[in-house]
Amino acid sequence: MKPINVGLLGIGTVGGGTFTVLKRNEEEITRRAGRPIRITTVADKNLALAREVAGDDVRLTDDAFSVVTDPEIDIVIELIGGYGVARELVLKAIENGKHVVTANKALLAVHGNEIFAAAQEKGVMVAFEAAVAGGIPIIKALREGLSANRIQWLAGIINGTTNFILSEMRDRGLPFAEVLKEAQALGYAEADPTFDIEGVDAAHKATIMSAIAFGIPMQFDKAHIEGITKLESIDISYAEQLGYRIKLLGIAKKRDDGVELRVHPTLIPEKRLIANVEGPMNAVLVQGDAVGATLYYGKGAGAEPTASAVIADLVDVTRLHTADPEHRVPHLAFQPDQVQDLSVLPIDEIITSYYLRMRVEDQPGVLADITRILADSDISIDAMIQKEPAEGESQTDIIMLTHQTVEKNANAAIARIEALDVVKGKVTRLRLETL
Ligand SMILES: NC(=O)C1=CN([C@@H]2O[C@H](COP(=O)(O)OP(=O)(O)OC[C@H]3O[C@@H](n4cnc5c(N)ncnc54)[C@H](O)[C@@H]3O)[C@@H](O)[C@H]2O)C=CC1
Ligand SMILES: N[C@@H](CC=O)C(=O)O
Ligand code: NA
Repeated sequence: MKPINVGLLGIGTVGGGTFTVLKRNEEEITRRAGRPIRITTVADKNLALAREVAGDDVRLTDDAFSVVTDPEIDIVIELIGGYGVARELVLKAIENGKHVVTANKALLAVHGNEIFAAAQEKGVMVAFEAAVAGGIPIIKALREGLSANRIQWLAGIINGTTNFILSEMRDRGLPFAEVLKEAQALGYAEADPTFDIEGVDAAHKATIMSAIAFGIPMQFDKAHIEGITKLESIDISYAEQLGYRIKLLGIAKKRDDGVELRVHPTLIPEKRLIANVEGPMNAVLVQGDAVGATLYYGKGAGAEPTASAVIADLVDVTRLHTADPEHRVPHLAFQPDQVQDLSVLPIDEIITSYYLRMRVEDQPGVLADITRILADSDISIDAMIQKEPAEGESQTDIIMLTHQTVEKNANAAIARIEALDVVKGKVTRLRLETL
């Protein structure tokens, strides 16, 4: 059996995991793929690291461009990350007729339309299971397992770093910065961890999932993105008192008038399975019209879980690389000429429920004023807590959960509430999904 030759670009956390797992499980992987999959060349700008991980049996280079133009290489694995050199390398590999496997969600969310068009044109595959929810086979599920369905929405905990931070802060009372450092040491965080904590990484992944779930182009630039840095622990605690957990969710919903694509801290009823996903684990809930709700759970980050997805793609590409391109699964699930121009809706137009926390003077009529404003805006209240003022204080907190409304309607009502003399400062507003 002639081996298929692979060039690995980047042998850091995921590249190292890929090299190790491929070697360890070589025999089983060959039995599945039908022929041996051999990493023959490793390119990393840190040659000492490459030598330490890969040894001397493979060709080592610090020039990744020499790999993507090498006629001996059949598949290029891009595990460098980022939008810059990674884009050039992937496009160059495609131009040279190589299939590409990548874990780079940033690259695909931002430049995916260009990359998949180039791959289509050249008749090569670009596989990206590792780019969303690490080891969970969510791309396979959306693209193949659910292909009978009209997918209505999906919602996921798709960033391990932030879920780890939220869990550790809640369970061990540790400060944000300390837990972030731990996530970095464990290899979960992006090279630039602001991508994790500000929700950008989750938005990259939600963008990719929205494209393959709904048959639309990548529209990362229109995604609404909020991270966890402004989340206050008092809201985590009030949410718990009301029976909810707060998670950073990536949400994509298909509507007749467009698509909601958003990442933000979200209250979820604590009884939902997804509300109990802790630590660096990921979970994606997908609602299809025929199958109903399906939930995918597992490790979304880390060396070997992510390598598991990279190698599954290597096996797929090895099995299919001699097939006629028309007989392969389309990159973005839908046939390329069937992609629809359905736009992402502005955040003002989304429909969701809200958690509102406001500081008020503890005096008669306050609650009536607030509920009147909400009623005027057709916003009904689902639950409420009014705290007793602390000893010697004249102000207290009111927390309300609303039913669904259009965001611009909620914002207008909040502005009127903030204008009341008895309401002090800004109203804290978080979105809530019952899922
Ligand atoms: N770490 C994780 O858990 C996951 C990471 N990913 C993605 O996988 C990719 C790789 O991530 P990690 O392995 O965590 O990163 P990393 O920083 O551990 O590894 C990147 C490697 O690329 C090398 N490199 C950088 N620039 C280079 C260049 N110009 N030429 C050659 N080598 C170069 C670095 O020396 C390093 O060894 C990223 O796109 C990331 O978003 C995806 C899922 C999970
Ligand atoms: N930084 C990411 C890594 C996986 O994609 C995360 O924390 O989930
Ligand atoms: Na995956």
